Amino acid sequence: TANIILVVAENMLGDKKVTVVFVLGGPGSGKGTQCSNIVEHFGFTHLSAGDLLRAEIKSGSENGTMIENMIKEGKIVPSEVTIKLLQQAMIKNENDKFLIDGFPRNEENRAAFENVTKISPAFVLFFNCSEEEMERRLLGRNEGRVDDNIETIRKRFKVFVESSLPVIEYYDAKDKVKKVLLHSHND
Ligand SMILES: Nc1ncnc2c1ncn2[C@@H]1O[C@H](COP(=O)(O)OP(=O)(O)O)[C@@H](O)[C@H]1O
Ligand SMILES: O=c1ccn([C@@H]2O[C@H](COP(=O)(O)OP(=O)(O)O)[C@@H](O)[C@H]2O)c(=O)[nH]1
Ligand SMILES: [Mg+2]
Repeated sequence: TANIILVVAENMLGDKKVTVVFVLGGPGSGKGTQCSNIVEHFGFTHLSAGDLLRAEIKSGSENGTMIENMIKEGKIVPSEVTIKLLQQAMIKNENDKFLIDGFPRNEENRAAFENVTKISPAFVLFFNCSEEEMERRLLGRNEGRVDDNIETIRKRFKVFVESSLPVIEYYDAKDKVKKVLLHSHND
């Protein structure tokens, strides 16, 4: 008789076993800046969900106009769009360690990512920063972004508190959150 071995593969992407760290925090909290520092020292590949969405707009894809309108309004783009971009980027890259920056942004993003990819994060880095400081940074960012204006910034802060903080609370309840406070009061 044959021995049947059932292998339950976790965190598999195709035939690659991956380590994922989610990097979360409010708009302008310094996610992108610190991801660049982490990449230099720890061999991760940085995937910014926002950058992938902006590249999708530029590429002239059929979803481009919808994505751009949602970003202008500070709204969260449908999960399937963002998850597909993240999945493609991870498959394309030879690395097996990824910092996913700015995703998941709501509970639906989080659950859909886990269901579709079967990947759960090793841990979550949470950049905690005051709205006053984040607003100052976003207004000074100068990257020509359509969403770095005071009207959209206010909407993004509201979406962060109402939709994104619950994701951090979800992982906090699993002891997966490492909280980072990264500014002094006089910077
Ligand atoms: N610790 C910090 N102190 C002061 N300015 C910062 C700090 N970290 C990032 N910044 C600046 O704040 C702006 C937002 O940072 P960024 O990394 O793009 O944030 P996020 O990706 O979370 O939106 C950028 O202009 C960046 O140079
Ligand atoms: O998973 C994501 C990541 C980003 N965005 C959209 O892209 C914008 C910019 O995100 P990014 O992380 O680049 O910027 P941040 O607001 O953190 O500075 C957000 O406000 C959303 O509209 C989204 O819908 N889903
Ligand atoms: Mg960013």
